[in-house]
Amino acid sequence: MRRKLVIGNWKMNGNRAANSALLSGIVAGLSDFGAECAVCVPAPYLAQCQAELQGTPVAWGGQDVSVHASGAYTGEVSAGMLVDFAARYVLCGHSERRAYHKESSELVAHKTVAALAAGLTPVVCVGETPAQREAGETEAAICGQLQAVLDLISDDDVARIVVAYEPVWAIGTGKTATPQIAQDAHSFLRARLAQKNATAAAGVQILYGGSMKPDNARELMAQADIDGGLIGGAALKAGDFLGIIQAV
Ligand SMILES: O=C(CO)COP(=O)(O)O
Repeated sequence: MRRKLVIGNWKMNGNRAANSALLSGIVAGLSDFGAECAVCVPAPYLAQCQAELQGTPVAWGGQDVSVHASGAYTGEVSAGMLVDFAARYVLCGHSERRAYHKESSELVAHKTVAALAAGLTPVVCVGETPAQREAGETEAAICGQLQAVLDLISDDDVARIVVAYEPVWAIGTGKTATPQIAQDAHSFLRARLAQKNATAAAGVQILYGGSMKPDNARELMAQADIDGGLIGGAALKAGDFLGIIQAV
């Protein structure tokens, strides 16, 4: 039985005061909803998360990770540094990094390996662009993105990743994938995972991301292969984020 997981991706938002208010609002509103929950924050705020979330049910993580362990890589953050601040998760290959930083699926796969090697749980993000969807290339696109990761990790490590399906056309647009569109993509991704490790694939949490809100979360998360959400805009308000966790 897979537990539901709701992760807030703050993207490049926040400041110390606003973060404190948001984190304490989330912690205060959480009761025993039965879902796992985490926030992925800009690297400078990992220390704040560690200070303010330690001992609460809310985990934290980074939004990106270097493939390198250390050295002359100005601006990069290593997996070891994330671990140093007790991060549990790291996003790998978010569509904004693929688009604005030209991250290839091969690079994302190496980042996933670096995260696993440090003991982090990589959240491998995949999703088709609007043009790919219109061209009927959704499955080819997300299959290629996932396969690059599966080619590089061991069979056993399939059990240690989280996958997030985030159709690019649904991110920050208010256009949510219908539960059926999302379910189809999720079951397709799980089948690909199963080709590498069938037992592990049954346990992998596959999150949906893209304009998830309290009022559409319940229907999405009721789908057989949707195991939670990766939330952008709605993760910046405690009430909305809690509303999504409650929908589980
Ligand atoms: O990109 C996302 C989460 O990683 C989704 O963002 P929105 O929830 O703002 O659409």
